[in-house]
Amino acid sequence: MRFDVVTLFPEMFSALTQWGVTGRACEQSLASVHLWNPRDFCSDPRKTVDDRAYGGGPGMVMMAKPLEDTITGIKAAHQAAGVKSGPVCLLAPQGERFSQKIASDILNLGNLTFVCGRYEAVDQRFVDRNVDLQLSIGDFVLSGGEIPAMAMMDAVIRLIPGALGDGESATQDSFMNDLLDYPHYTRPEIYENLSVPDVLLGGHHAKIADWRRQKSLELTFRLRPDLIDSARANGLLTREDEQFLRSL
Ligand SMILES: Nc1nonc1C(=O)N[C@H]1C[C@@H]1c1ccc(S(N)(=O)=O)cc1
Repeated sequence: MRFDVVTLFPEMFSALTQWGVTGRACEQSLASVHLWNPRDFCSDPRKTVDDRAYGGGPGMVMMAKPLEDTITGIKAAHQAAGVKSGPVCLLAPQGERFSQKIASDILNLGNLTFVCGRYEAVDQRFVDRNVDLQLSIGDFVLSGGEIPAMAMMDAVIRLIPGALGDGESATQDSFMNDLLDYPHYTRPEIYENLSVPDVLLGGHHAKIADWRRQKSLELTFRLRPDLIDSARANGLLTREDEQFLRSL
């Protein structure tokens, strides 16, 4: 999976490429992150990337030309590397809400270019000419698209076979089967007078699997009933699941 990222703050992405699961995935070349700073594509000596908004109003707007010249540079690099250019994605509150399904779709694309806005907004003419889709991590306004981009890249990288190591599979993650994750426990067996559910100590794998499934169903039923409806609609609930849900 190749990510290209347009950002005024490339150093921020060390949080993704230097640490943990995502850092190891990059080190093992399971994923690559190519950072592109629009300032490097400015033709003026002051490397101007923003200017005041026509019509007045607060804040500055990112200019179209440095951003578009950056996209041109990315596509030239793709051609030189024999990479099929994927979509150009702008991070913004008005974008489609990101989800585990979209993470899986992005992985299947093999390449995606993220454009991380800063300031108040991005010149609409850049958006109209270059942006294929807009994605959001939620209905709130951040100072830049970098954190949303890293969140999305993290979710995608976890899905790459081999990224999680020791045979652990991302399919155990919440939302991978449309349900919330079951509760987890580790040593010590007694913590602050609180014990671990007996079934998890018994070593009976089928009973443990049943317990975990029922806990996922119960948590999802109580915290995100909408996910129960979508799991049902997607045919992901068994007869046993439905019987257990009726008992809640
Ligand atoms: N939420 C998000 N999910 O992904 N990106 C998100 C985000 O907040 N990005 C902000 C930098 C960009 C932005 C876009 C639009 C406006 S504006 N002019 O509409 O106020 C303000 C800030």
